[in-house]
Amino acid sequence: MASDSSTKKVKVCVVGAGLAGLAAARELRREGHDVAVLEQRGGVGGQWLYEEDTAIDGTDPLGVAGVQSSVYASLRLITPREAMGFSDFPFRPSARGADGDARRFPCHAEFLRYIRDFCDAFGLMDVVRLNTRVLRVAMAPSVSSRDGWLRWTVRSKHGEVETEEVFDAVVVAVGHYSQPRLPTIDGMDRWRRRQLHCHSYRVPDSFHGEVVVVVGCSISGNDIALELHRVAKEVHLSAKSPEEALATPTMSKMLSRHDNLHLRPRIVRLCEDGTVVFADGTRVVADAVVYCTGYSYTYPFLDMGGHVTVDDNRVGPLFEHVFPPSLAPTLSFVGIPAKVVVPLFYETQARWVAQVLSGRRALPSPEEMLRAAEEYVRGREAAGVAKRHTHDIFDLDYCDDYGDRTCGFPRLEAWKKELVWSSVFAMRDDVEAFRDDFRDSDLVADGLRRHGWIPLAPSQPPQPEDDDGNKLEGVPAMAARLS
Ligand SMILES: Cc1cc2nc3c(=O)[nH]c(=O)nc-3n(C[C@H](O)[C@H](O)[C@H](O)COP(=O)(O)OP(=O)(O)OC[C@H]3O[C@@H](n4cnc5c(N)ncnc54)[C@H](O)[C@@H]3O)c2cc1C
Repeated sequence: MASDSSTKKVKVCVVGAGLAGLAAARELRREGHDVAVLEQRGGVGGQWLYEEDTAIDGTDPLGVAGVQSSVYASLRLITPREAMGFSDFPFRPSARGADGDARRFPCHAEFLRYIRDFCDAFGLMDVVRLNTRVLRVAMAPSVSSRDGWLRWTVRSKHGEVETEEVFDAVVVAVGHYSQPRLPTIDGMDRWRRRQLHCHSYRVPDSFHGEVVVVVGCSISGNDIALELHRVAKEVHLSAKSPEEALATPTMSKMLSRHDNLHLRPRIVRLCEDGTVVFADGTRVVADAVVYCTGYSYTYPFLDMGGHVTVDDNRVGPLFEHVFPPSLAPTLSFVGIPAKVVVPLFYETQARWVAQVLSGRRALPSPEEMLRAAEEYVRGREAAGVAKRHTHDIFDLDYCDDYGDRTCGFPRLEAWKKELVWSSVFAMRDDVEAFRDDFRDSDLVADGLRRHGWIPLAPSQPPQPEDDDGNKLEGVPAMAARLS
């Protein structure tokens, strides 16, 4: 939608230059707003900007501080690339020869390239301020004279220089995969051996010959256990409910294929001598414990005077996961929902925010928004959804309806829905095989063809070459792909 003279143009600060922040920047600019994206790191991409060094140095044994990206070296996407692009900028295999990774589920570096290409295509780097950390966002003393909207003071730090600026609106897009969530286990504080959260796990090398307990068997737990078992002596996967873990075929397949991989119940105690005691009374003496136990939503820079709170990963009250009713429309969040198709869902939210700020779309009254936010939460509770999963959607029809009612965002085509679901089910069936061993249904194959994708046969990435054109194998090939 092009901007015109009847719409408002406001000065907006976007916090964070990951997928959500970049989606916001693009939509806000399209709508004619004046945008500044403040990003604390030296590049865009958020999680996808791989950080090799983590802070496991004795002062921060769990690697909780300082690191932003949770991506490990071997990580490949779990979402098919054909579904993982912006609506008008498909995530095609990059034309970078040996450096590219044309697979349907490529490595993380390929997705970072795509994000950078997206920034270039839409000139977003003009508005991104790198190495600029937002320290505080608080209500400004004056409201906008035109419409009485709240305005915001943003304090940020670039190098040693702190700056304070007033913006008409702030979009918070800082993600929710950077603050590790840790369990409370008896003896954890006295454990003398290695323990870390998967947030700071990068490569398996240092676990060579060790006995490792991996806590949590969701996507990261399974992925990391499958990588560790190749170098470790034994890997014990500790599940809250082993019965549930065995309910999908993938776990039985993993266990039957790898002799040194074992499924255990939850840990009840960590002993100083290295013994790990599990809920069924079994014990192992371990060298390391890796917690794959999720992340916490956190906004340390927001000074909202109680208008928005975070309680066990429930951020609220929020109308449609975006607007705090009493602070709307000038404070908004893009990127809170999890288990949605990304970046499309964030693009929807961003477009809605941009159009609300320009006056093309109206919000209900604060009272109605609050009622709707409370109703949503009550609905989740009635459905038995734990508080920490308030913003987990996992429902493509909900996403379609969300797009309809917020900004008229196009619905996800049937072939893409099928592609997404078939990948989810294939992952549940066999987490080790689903990325390379797939067959597309006729609906998917037809959709791919109609949209200019070549239906993929299971494929290998192009083999990297050195400067003289010789094919690289093994570790040098991996390094070339990741660089
Ligand atoms: C290991 C892992 C694997 C994943 N795999 C997939 C996958 O295969 N498919 C999928 O769809 N999703 C996947 N995800 C989810 C993925 O993170 C999201 O898809 C998406 O990238 C989140 O984007 P975001 O912009 O919301 O957050 P982020 O990518 O976390 O970006 C937030 C940005 O905000 C910046 N920031 C934070 N605080 C401040 C501050 N105070 N001042 C300035 N800047 C700040 C950060 O530096 C960061 O750049 C994965 C996540 C993880 C952790």
